[in-house]
Amino acid sequence: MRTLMEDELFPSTPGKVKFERTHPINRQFHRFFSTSNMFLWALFLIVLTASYLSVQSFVSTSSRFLSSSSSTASWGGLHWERQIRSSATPRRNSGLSVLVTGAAGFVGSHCSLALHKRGDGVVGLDNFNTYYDPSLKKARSALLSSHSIFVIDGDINDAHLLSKLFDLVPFSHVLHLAAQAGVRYAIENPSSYVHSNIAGLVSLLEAVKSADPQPAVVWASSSSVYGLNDKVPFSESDQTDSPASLYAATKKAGEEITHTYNHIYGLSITGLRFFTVYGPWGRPDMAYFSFTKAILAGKPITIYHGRDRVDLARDFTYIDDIVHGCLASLDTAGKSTGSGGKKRGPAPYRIFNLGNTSPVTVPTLVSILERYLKAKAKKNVVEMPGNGDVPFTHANITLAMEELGYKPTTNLETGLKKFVKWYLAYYRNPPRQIKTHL
Ligand SMILES: O=C(O)[C@H]1O[C@H](OP(=O)(O)OP(=O)(O)OC[C@H]2O[C@@H](n3ccc(=O)[nH]c3=O)[C@H](O)[C@@H]2O)[C@H](O)[C@@H](O)[C@H]1O
Repeated sequence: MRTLMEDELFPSTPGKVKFERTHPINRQFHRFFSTSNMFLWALFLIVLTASYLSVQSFVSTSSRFLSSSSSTASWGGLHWERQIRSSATPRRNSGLSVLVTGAAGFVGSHCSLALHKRGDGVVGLDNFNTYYDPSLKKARSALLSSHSIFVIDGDINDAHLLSKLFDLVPFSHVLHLAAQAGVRYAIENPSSYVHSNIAGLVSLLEAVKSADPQPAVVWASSSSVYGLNDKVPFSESDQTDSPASLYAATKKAGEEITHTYNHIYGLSITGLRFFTVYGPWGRPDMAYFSFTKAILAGKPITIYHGRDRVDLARDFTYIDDIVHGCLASLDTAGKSTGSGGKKRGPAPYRIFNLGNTSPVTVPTLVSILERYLKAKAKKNVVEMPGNGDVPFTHANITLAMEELGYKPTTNLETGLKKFVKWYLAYYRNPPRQIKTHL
């Protein structure tokens, strides 16, 4: 593809370039252009052009690349490239080299650290958007940095950045967790879901498909694809044609989009349907987190109930179990088969539920929090608004158990205890002092 710089040097339609006709007054000037003078001028122009181009090339590699989606993201330069290569290099034999998108996010930061700790190479990518407090994302990222994991401030919609990354590093895997999360926020900001979960996903898959070698892709789908299904527990073979929110619809679309890249380009694809993941360093927009904040501040919380005052329930899944499921997915992914953007053979296409298989009602969640926080919640119980929520989720995890060895071990009581401990430590101490582990 031609760059803007090339367009300036070489007009795209040379036939239309107008040359000025020679005016009589210029004859003297023409005589001046004798053959030998022409040679000297040509030499001078060549030297001038060469120095101009070399300055341009230095500027483009050593400073910042501006992209349409992320004009503030700075990347590039030899030091930057060295940091990326070093961070991507495994420290164990046959270790993986993984690009983790959404690395400053909740699941992304946990997975990055777990991969690094077992000796895999990890490079993180995150756009640090303001959907929720970016200082929490910065704190997670700082934690990764303290373990020498390099996190790039950039967007998955930035095709130049992605192509540069895959040129620099022969990643074996991409763990794609960058997304616009949250079920109910889609009412407020629908385009952010299209931007990240559709356009961003396609941008990433385009880069992966063209990479050589093609990495295997493991990515975050969602339990929300089961939508309004009432057959429980939810199995991967169930239909997923009734999404209740735009979030769910974009995740469902992601499953179809990844399937086409598997089919056309031979990408190894694993989609993971996460069930309401919670735990330390979690997402402030989620109920367990925002309830904790409100209860401690003595502010009221709103608890939704379903039709006929039935309690809502979720198959809450603890972060460590999800991390095990993600790493097992990477380990068993199987290779992408394509190269140079061409499929060379069939590649795996897998989808797994990663849940806990024991749904808990929202009022029970609140009572566990009250116990650990030693404070009573001010409850405002209202009917679930029709804004994308579903009444319950419940995972059948047989497939993940068989193929990934996935086996969740943390119940909600234990998991919330760990979350509250982290929450109190994190918000009562300046984040910088927390240097332990996720
Ligand atoms: O599994 C997923 O794929 C999704 O999980 C999560 O969605 P949800 O299961 O909806 O979690 P979350 O918001 O914590 O609400 C939990 C419960 O509290 C109820 N709830 C919520 C807010 C409130 O004010 N009151 C309330 O009763 C609410 O009605 C619900 O019953 C992720 O956010 C989402 O990004 C996606 O990953």
